[in-house]
Amino acid sequence: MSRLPRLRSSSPDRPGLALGPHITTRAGPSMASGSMTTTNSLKRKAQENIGADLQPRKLAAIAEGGINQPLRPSKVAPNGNVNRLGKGPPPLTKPRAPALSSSTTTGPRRITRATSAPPKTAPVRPPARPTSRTTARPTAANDDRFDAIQQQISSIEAARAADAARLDAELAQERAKRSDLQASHEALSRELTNAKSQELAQRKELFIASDELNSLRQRHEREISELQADLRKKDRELRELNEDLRMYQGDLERERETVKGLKATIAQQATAQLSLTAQIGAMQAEKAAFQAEYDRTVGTKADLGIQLERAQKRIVELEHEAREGETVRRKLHNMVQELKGNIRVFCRVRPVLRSDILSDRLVSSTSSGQITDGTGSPDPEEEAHLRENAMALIAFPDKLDHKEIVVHASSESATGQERKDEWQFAFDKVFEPHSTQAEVFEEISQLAQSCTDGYNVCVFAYGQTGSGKSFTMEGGNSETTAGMIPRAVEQVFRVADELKTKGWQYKMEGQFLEIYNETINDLLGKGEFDKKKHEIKHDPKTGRTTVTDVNVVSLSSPSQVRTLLSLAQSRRTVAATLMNERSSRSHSVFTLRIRGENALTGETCEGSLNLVDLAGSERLEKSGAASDKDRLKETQSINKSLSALGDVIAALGEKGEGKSDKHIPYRNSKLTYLLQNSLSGNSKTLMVLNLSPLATHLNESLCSLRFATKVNNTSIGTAKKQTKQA
Ligand SMILES: Nc1ncnc2c1ncn2[C@@H]1O[C@H](COP(=O)(O)OP(=O)(O)OP(=O)(O)O)[C@@H](O)[C@H]1O
Repeated sequence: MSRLPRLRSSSPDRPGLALGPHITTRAGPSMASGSMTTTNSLKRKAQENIGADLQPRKLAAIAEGGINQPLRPSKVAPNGNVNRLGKGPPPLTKPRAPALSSSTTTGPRRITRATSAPPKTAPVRPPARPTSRTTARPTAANDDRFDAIQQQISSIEAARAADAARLDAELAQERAKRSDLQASHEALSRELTNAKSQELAQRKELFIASDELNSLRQRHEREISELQADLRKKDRELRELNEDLRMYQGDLERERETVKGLKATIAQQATAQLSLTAQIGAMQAEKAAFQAEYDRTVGTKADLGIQLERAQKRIVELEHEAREGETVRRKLHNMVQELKGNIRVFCRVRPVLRSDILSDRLVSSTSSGQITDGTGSPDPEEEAHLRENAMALIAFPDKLDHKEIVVHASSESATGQERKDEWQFAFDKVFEPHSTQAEVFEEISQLAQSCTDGYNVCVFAYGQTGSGKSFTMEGGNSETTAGMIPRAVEQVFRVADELKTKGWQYKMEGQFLEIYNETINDLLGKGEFDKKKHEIKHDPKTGRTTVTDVNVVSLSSPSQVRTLLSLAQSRRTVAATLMNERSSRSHSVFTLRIRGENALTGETCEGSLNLVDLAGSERLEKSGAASDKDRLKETQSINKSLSALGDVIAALGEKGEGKSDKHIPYRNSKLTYLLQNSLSGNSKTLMVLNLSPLATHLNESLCSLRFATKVNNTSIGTAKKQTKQA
C-alpha cells in the first residue's frame, strides 16, 4: 500500500501513454538508418519501460488479492493501439452491496445478512411466538422455560443488537475502506490499463525494435562478415603490400646505392668534363695555332715539293757516287790489307787469374810445409803480391803501335852465375793483359768485313792450354766478354744490312766442326756423338771447301749463331788435363759462308769466314799426358796437326819467296787440309797467339812466340777476291 501514492503520483508525471507511439514513430526511421547507437538507446528505453511495467503488474496482483475481482484484460484496438480513456474497457462495476434492511425499521429480529453473514443454510430464525396450540398445553415448567428462553432470546437479541451495532460500525468502516479501495482500485485499474496499453505498445515497439534489431543484427553480422572478409582480404592485400613494400624498399635501397654511385660518377665526370672542357679550350687554341701553321705550311708546300724533287735527283746522283765510292773503298781496303800482309799475327797475353794464384799458393804452401787456411783465399795485399810473383817478366815496350813484346828470364848457369835472357818479338799487334775483347775485335773487324767483299778469311787462335784461346774466340756470355766469333758474325750481318742500300743481298750459312784425334765431328749434328765419317772436299773451280754429311745451317740473325755456338760448345770434347781443368783437346772450326748479289750492279761475291779455336799446344811432359794413354794420343795428334800447320805456313812462305813449285803439305793433317783454301794465297789469314802470363808457363810461351814469329815472317801471297761481274 505504501507504493500506491508513488504510483498514483507517477502516472501524471509519466507521459507513458503517449511515449509508446512516440518512440515507435521516432525509433523507426532512426533505426532504419542502421545506427548502432540508436539501437542501443532503443534497447535501453525498452528495458526501462519493461521495468516500469512491473509496477502495474504488482498493483493488479494486489488488486486481485485484495478485492477478489479479476482484472479484465485490456483490449487492443484492431489498429494495435491501446484503447485510450473513454475507449478502454468499461469501468469496473462497483460491487453492489446487499440492501440492508434497516435495523431501525425492521427491528432487531430482522437482521439483514451482510456479505460476511453466516450462510443462508443456517438462518437464525427468531423464536416463534406462542400459538394457541401451544398455549393449550403450557405448564409452569414450560413457562419457566419459556421465560428463560425469552430471557435468553432477549440477551441474545441484546447481544445481537450490540453485535449488529458493532457490525454496522465495522461495516461502515469496511465500506469506507472498500470505497477507498475501490477508488484506488479504479485508479490502479486505470493505471494498469494505461500501463498495459503502454506495455503492449512498448512490447510491440520492442518486437518491432527487436525485429529491426534482429534484421539490423543480421545485416550487421552480414556486414561484419563482409567486413571481416574485406578485412581478411585487406590483411592479405596489406601483407602483399608489405611484401611489395619490403621488396620496393630493397629495390629503393639498391637504387639509392646506384644513385649514390652514379652521383659520385657524375661528380667525377663533371670534374673530368671541366678539365676536358679546359683541355678542349686549350686544344682549340692549339688547333687555331696549328691551322695558322698549316696554312703557312701549305703555302710553303709547293716550294718544298720543288725542293724535294731537286733533292731526290741529288740523292740518286749521290747514291750512284756512293756505289762508286764503295767500290773504291773496297779496293783501297784490300790494298791496305795486302800491304799489311795476307797472313798476320796478333799476340794476346791474358791476365793472371785468381785460380793461377791460388793454385800457386797452394803448391808453395804445401812445399814449404806451411798450413793453409783451407780455403786458399789470400787477402788483397797478399793477392797482389802473389800475382806479381806468379807473372813472368813480360814487357810491352811499344806503347805507340803496340807491336812488340819482350820476355825476360833469369837463370843460373852451369858455373852458378846468374844469367839474364831477353827475347824480343814483334807482331802486327800485341795486346796486353788488360786489353778488352772489343779492342781485339776492332783489329779483326776489317777482316770480317772482307768476307762480305768476297774474300776467304781465316782467323785461328794458337797457344798452349789455358792461354785464353777459347776466351778470345768464343768469349763469355755477356756483351763485354763476347768473343771474336759472335762479334765477327754480328759484324758480317751488320755490314750485309748496310750494303742492302747499295743493292747487295746476302745469304749466309754456317757449319761448326771439331777435329779430335784427326777425326772430324759435326758439332751441329743430331746425336750426342757424331759417328759419321766425314770427308773434306775442295772444288778447284769455285775454290769452295765442303765436308760431307755435316749440317750446314742457313743463318738469318746473329742470335741464331749464338744458339749454334752454345750447342756446339756443349758438344765439344773436353778432357781434363793438368794444365787446364776445362781443357779443349780438339780443334774447333766455325765456318760462315757468305754469298752476295748486287741487283743494281749485277755483281756477285762469295766469301767465307773460318774461325778456328786450336787445341792446346803444350808439350807432352808439361801436360802430364804422358802417363795417360788416351791423353797421350790426344796430345800427339794435337801436336801433329799444329806442326803440320807450321809446315804448311812455312811452305807457303817459301812458295811466296819464289819457289813456285814448292809442295804445300796440306794433307798432313785434317786441320790444314780443311783450311787449305783459307791458308792459301787466296785468303786473308790471321793468327791470334794467346800467351799465358805465368812464369811457370814461360817456356811454353817462348815456344809459341817463336812459332808465331815464323808465321808472321811468312808471306803467303796476295789474297784474291771471289767475285764475278755479270
Ligand atoms: N783476356 C782474358 N781475360 C780474362 N780471362 C781470360 C782471358 N783469357 C783467358 N781467360 C780465362 O783463362 C781461362 C782459360 O782460358 P781458355 O779456356 O780460353 O784457354 P784455352 O787456351 O782455350 O784453353 P784450352 O786450349 O784448354 O781450350 C779461362 O777461365 C778464361 O776465362
